Amino acid sequence: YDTVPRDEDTFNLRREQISLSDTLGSGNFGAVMKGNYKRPDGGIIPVAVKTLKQGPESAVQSSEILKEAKVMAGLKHRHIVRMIGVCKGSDMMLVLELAPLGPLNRYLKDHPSMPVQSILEIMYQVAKGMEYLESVNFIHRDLAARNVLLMDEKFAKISDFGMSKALGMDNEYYKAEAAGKWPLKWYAPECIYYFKFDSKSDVWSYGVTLWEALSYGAKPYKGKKGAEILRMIEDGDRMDKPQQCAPGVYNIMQKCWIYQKEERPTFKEIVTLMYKYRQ
Ligand SMILES: CS(=O)(=O)c1ccc(Nc2nc(N[C@H]3CCCC[C@@H]3N)nc3cc[nH]c(=O)c23)cc1
Repeated sequence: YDTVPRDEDTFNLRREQISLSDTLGSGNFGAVMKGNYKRPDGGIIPVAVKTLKQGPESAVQSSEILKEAKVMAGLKHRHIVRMIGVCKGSDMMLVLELAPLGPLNRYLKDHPSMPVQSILEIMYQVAKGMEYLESVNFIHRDLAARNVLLMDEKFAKISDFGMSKALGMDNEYYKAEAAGKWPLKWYAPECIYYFKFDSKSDVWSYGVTLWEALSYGAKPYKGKKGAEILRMIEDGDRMDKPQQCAPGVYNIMQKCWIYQKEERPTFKEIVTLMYKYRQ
């Protein structure tokens, strides 16, 4: 189990503990940089740092980063990216575990000869990570191949918890007030129509992520607009089986895309279904 020391000031890392190097990617509120973190015990570990884009709304964004940090602080699982801590100051930084090979969709586009078996192992691990989230009543709300990160070709972790929510013990779903900048192609019908999110809507996103993975990073619903996709889903049509995808695995995708969320499998059931296909 990979442990990161939970030194008491997780939410107050000192700026001098962090050195930044090149940019890894850009999120919806800023950049993700590669860097090094100097631990209190003197050890140096490579990290990914989510920084805030400077700007008028950076006050809002720092609360976004703090929200994401509070969610991640409570999550401890092998297949979920670990949070090292937060560095407050002129620019807020969220310091995260580095996944050196980066986002799955980009990696598969660059490595078309990656064995299907390795992809299935990765997607099995993603199902395990999501099973954990389901068990602690968290919803991700942005599960997609771009947010599955690779430690190496056979070790994946789920990242980007900026949109995730902890479901209280009483309410069994999260109700958004209004639609935001949403990844509609990964969203289940009940999210789009009623703004209702629970683990079964994450299951729908898992199906799209599985399709992306077995399509080696291809974009889902290529060239289709939102309205056209909704009509397709309403008519009972779904994306085709990716060429490299075994019929049994396509069957799992189709189960994730059942219109009535009660009929979709839980992640616990998906783990069992995926277990047969991993190497
Ligand atoms: C192969 S590469 O050199 O292009 C490369 C790209 C990204 C990464 N790493 C990460 N990227 C990202 N990218 C975000 C950027 C915004 C779009 C969604 C991505 N998940 N978020 C995180 C978060 C925690 N830890 C990470 O390592 C990390 C590593 C290598």
